[in-house]
Amino acid sequence: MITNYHPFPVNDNGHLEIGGIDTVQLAEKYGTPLYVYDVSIIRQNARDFVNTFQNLGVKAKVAYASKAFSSIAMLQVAKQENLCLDVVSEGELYTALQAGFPKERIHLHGNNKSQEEIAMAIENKIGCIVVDNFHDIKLIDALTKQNKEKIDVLMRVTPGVESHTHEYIMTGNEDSKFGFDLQNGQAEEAFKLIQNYDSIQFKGLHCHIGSQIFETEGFEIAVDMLFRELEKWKTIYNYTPEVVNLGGGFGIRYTKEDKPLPHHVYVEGLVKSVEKHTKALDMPMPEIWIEPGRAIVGNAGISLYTIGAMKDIPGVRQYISVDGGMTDNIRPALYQAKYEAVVANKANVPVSNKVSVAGKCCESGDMLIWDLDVPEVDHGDVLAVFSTGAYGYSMASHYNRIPNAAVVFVENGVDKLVVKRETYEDVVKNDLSYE
Ligand SMILES: Cc1ncc(COP(=O)(O)O)c(C=O)c1O
Ligand SMILES: N[C@@H](CCCC[NH3+])C(=O)O
Repeated sequence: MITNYHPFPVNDNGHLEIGGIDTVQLAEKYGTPLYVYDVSIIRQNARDFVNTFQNLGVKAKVAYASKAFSSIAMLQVAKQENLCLDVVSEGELYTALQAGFPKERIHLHGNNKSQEEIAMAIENKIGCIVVDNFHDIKLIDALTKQNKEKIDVLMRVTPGVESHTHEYIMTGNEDSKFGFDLQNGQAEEAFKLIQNYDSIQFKGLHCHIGSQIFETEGFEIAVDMLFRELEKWKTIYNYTPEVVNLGGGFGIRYTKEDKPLPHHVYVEGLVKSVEKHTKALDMPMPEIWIEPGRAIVGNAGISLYTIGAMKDIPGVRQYISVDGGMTDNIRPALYQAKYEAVVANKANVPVSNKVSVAGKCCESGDMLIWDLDVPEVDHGDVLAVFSTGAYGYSMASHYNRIPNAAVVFVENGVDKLVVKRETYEDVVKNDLSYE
C-alpha cells in the first residue's frame, strides 16, 4: 500500500497496482501517457455523498460536475450510481445524451449560455437550467413562450464568500463573472423578473463558492448569506424555496499538505446549516442539491508516463522528462498544483534521489512535479502520478500538436479502454489545405 490516501497496493513484482491490475502492464498494453481510473473508487465517492443524505433523511440530489472528467463511459458510471449531472456547455450536454444519461437528471450551467445551448436543453427536456444572468432569463423566455410545459430554473447567486483556495478557482466572491449578486440587489431584481414568466418554474437558489475547499466554514457562511436573502423574500413575497443548491468544491488530497474532510462531514455541515435557518424562519426544509466534481473522480485517477531524457545540473537539480506534461495535466502550470508520484516499476525500492519531473512541451513552465523523492531512475521507467482524475483529461490541450492520451477504466481486476488515444490523423483532421 503506498499510503492511506493513495490506496494502491504494490504486487510481488514490486509494481504499483490499480484496481487489481499491474500499472506497468497497463503502460505496456495501452502506451503512455495514460489516464487510469479505478471505477470502484468513483463509485465509493458517489455513494458516500448519496448515502449521507439518505441516512440523514434529507431529500437531495447529488449532481456530478462533469467538467471534472466527461466521457461517455464516465457518465454511464454516474448514471449507474444514480447521480444527477451538471453540464456547462453543449459539448458536455451532447456527451451526456450520447451516454444515455437520463435527461431529467441533467442540469445546465454556464455564465454565457448560447441560444443554441438553451434551445438544446429545452428541446431535450433536461431537468433544470441554472440561470446565471439576465441574458439567460431573456433567452429562456424567448424560447419557451410557446411551450405548455414549464422549465425548472434555479438562480445562481454570488454570496460574497471568499473561499480559501487558489484565486483562479474561487467563484463565490462578489467580484466574480458568475451569478447574480446578492449584495447589490441584482438577485432580487432577477427573482421579480422571473415571476412574470409563465414558462419558468422557479425552484430556488444556487451558489458555488469555489473549488478544492478543506473546511465547512465557507459553505456555512454561504448558506447564511442565501438565507438572509430568502428571509427577505419570505417576508416581502411570501416565497419559500423548493431547492437550495450549494454547488461543489469539496477538496481532495493531492499531497500530504492537503487535509480534506471525509465526504460525509461536508454533507452533514451543509444539512445542519440549512436546517438551522429553516427552523429559525419556520420554513419547510428544501431539497439540498450539491455538485461535486473533483471529489467524485479526483483520487480515483492516476496518470502513467514513461521516463525519457534526464538532465543533471550538479548542485542545482536533476530533471527527468516524461512523455506527457501540460498537455494532459495543465494544473501545475495553471495553479501551481502539487502532486505525489511513484516509479511504478520500482514501487518498493527505497528512495535515494530528488528529481523534478518535466513535461515534454516547449515551455519552461511545463513542469509536473518539483522535488520528488525517487529511487535510482532509468529511461523507460514508468512514473505514476496520483490524484489526476479531475481536470486532467478534461483540460487537455494539443499544444505542440501532441495527441490526447487514452483513458482506461479498471475495476475488480478487469481493464477496459474507454477513450482511445488520439492519432496524428486526429490532430490534423480539421486542417484544410491552402495549396
Ligand atoms: C457551478 C459549479 N459546480 C460544481 C463545480 C465542481 O467543483 P469541484 O470539482 O471542485 O467539486 C464547479 C467548479 O468549480 C462549478 O463551477
Ligand atoms: N479546473 C479547476 C477548478 C475549476 C473548477 C470549475 N469551476 C481545477 O483544476 O482545479
